[in-house]
Amino acid sequence: MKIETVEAITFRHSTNTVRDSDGHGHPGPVSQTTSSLLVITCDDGTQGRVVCRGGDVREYLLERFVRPNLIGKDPLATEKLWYGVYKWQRLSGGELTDRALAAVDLALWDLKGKAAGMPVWKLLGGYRPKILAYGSTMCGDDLENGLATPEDYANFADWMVKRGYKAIKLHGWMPPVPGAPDVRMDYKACAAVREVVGPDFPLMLDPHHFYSRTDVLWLAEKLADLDYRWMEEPMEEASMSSYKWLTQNSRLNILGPETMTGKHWTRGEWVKHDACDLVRSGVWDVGGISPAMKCANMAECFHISCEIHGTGAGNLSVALAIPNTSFYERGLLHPFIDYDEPKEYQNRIDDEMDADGYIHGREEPGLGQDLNMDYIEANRVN
Ligand SMILES: O=C(O)[C@H](O)[C@@H](O)[C@@H](O)C(=O)NO
Ligand SMILES: [Mg+2]
Repeated sequence: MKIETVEAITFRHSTNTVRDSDGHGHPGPVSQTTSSLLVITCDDGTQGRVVCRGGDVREYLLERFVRPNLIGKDPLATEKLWYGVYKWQRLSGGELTDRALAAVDLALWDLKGKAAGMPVWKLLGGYRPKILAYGSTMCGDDLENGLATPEDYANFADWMVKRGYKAIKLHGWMPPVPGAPDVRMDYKACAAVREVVGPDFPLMLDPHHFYSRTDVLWLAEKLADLDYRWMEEPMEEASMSSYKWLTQNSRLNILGPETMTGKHWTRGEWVKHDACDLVRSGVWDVGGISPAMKCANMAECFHISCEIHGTGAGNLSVALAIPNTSFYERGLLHPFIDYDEPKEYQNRIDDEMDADGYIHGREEPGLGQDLNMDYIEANRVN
């Protein structure tokens, strides 16, 4: 079995999410956007595929960095192939991103699952056949009946509980929303949600911002009083010493790093330096399933939970496979968006959730994406 072709199909589809001037997602008018499907095909016809963001797998990147390392090779040698592409990052001038590396790795794992006739989550270890999700809200906004007030967050939390969620994470208000960022605004939303869900319901906050240490400590202590499970990314994660300081001075569990580069190496450093109480890893942040599993296995050695960042089949596969994690992140959610509605290019969303808040690992071979290939081919733009 040898890899014969590597190609990216870029296709048009609708979206009802818009990005504000700081890059945060919010509900918005339906518009057209593009995504890409990376397809790795072998000489026996076996294919590995993964949907990724449109710019992640540009033709230039495939031609210069991916095909030279994959064509003609054994597709099952995922570790060898990952290193073959990864080493080019050092001299790629930042063009070969962790997201591009992740797309290659996920497509290879999809292919490996199909070759083995097994779902990837089982290939990786299959620790659990289902996992509880937490509802991860969008950032706050100034939309009437959206997420504009603490009461809006509380009302949405009430809806999420009734939908079946057994945990909730808030993203607070960020600029350009007037008055944001403000730890006291964050706290009011968190207190309102605690009030409505009761004292024992797992709650978390992601204010992802650049607060001062003193502001963050104030917020952390208030959330500890409300028995929140964790807070993540309240400061720039490049300042690991700030997180070491926060972790040492706060009663609240601190989770990270989410967006820091450096893959499993960086997360190993955060654990070595006691800069977090829980480790964060997402396949699109660390360069794929292969390094995400290394993050989780490293954390396990120190009895540390590895909370998986982000949604989708790749992150779900890792979350189902490992013992040391709490929930799957499902979102981002908003009162104005029906998250359960498949996108035009999906027959089913990757992470259907039952009424009890569980997401079940699928039994089909591969990553577990259920794609409408007729739609993708009919709306191809390259
Ligand atoms: O902009 C985004 O997509 C969100 O901030 C994303 O990173 C969110 O999923 C997050 O921070 N989760 O922890
Ligand atoms: Mg986050």
